[in-house]
Amino acid sequence: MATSSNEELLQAHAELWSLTFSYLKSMALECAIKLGTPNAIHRRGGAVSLPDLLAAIPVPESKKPYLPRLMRFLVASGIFAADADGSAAPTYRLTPLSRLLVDDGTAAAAGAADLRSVDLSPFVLSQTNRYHVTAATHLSEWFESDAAAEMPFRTAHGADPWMVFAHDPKINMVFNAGMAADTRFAMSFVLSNYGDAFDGVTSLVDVAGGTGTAARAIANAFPRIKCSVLDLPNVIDSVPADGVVEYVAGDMMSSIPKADAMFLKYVLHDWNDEDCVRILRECRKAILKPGGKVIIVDMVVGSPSNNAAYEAQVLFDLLMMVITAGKERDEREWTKIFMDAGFSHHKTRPVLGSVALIELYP
Ligand SMILES: C[S@@+](CC[C@H](N)C(=O)[O-])C[C@H]1O[C@@H](n2cnc3c(N)ncnc32)[C@H](O)[C@@H]1O
Ligand SMILES: O=c1cc(-c2ccc(O)cc2)oc2c(O)c(O)ccc12
Repeated sequence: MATSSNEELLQAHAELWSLTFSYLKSMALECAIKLGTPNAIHRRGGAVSLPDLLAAIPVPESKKPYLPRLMRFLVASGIFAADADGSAAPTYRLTPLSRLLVDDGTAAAAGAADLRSVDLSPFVLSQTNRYHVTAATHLSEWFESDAAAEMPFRTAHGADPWMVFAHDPKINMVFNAGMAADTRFAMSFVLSNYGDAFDGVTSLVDVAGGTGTAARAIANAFPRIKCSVLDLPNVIDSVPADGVVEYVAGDMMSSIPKADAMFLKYVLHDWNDEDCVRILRECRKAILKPGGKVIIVDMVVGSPSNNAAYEAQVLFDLLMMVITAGKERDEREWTKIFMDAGFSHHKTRPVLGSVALIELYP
């Protein structure tokens, strides 16, 4: 009994340390990406000795002695693997996780065609940017305050992310590149597994579609579909015409261009229930013909397959609390919103983790 409580105490202490230092995990991952480590290993055939890695990574001589310590942590977290012979000069290898961080030059060209060619390192960098991290450090201050600020991001920066990013072109680029990478990953799954959701659709509006990554993927997969992207003027003004989709500046709260299908990806999770109902009513009004629908790609909080998936799900909801006024919803909460917006029925299918594809019918 005494041994067991000692074991429990030691385990609890180790877990507490791990949690306490968790912010270093994000920063070490960011550092590995910024130093180009996954690409350096990939370019050398997926395995690299320490001397070769030291030669490949752009750090001055004075910092090279520190690299094995960074790598040791990254191996301990499963980001890379290392030969377990305990030698002073290990060989580092990619793992399935770090394979997701490799830019082999095919990601953008592959469009939404191939899940394995998607590089998610821009997504990581979009989430470890200083605005997001600083916002998270304001969480307790935000909880303790009765002020009207809607989220810690605003407590920290005095404005919501879209305003802040609009005034910082460098971070705007980092954030947009990250969201585009995430979109390519999700859309490659949707288009290769659930292409039937677009059967019979000849025109589609990507509502609040950002810089149009999803709409371009749909237009490339289904050239018969005339795709448009609706977003705020400051977003649309920054997107160069591409001849593939049409870009329309506007406000989804007041008017949405008409089409067979409305597509909303990671839009509704930014808004409270009342605003979601308002947006979906506008979508319903914009559906051109009988048989038209709204297609939603968003998180459905549900029964995750394992602990890591559950933690990712609730972390994502925390992110929404820190950065936006939105939330992640379960099937029951979604159903209420759909009914309040006047839709008759819907069909939900899983995409990646807790992300789902929802088809919504008037
Ligand atoms: C989280 S992003 C999602 C972008 C895109 N759907 C995606 O999956 O990457 C939310 C988008 O909503 C846009 N947005 C916010 N308010 C809007 C409004 N009233 N009308 C149209 N777009 C809006 C933002 O500019 C931003 O591009
Ligand atoms: O910083 C974010 C990140 C997301 C996000 C991340 C991963 C996904 O698979 C989907 C979305 O969404 C955001 C968002 O909707 C927002 O309004 C601000 C920031 C972020």
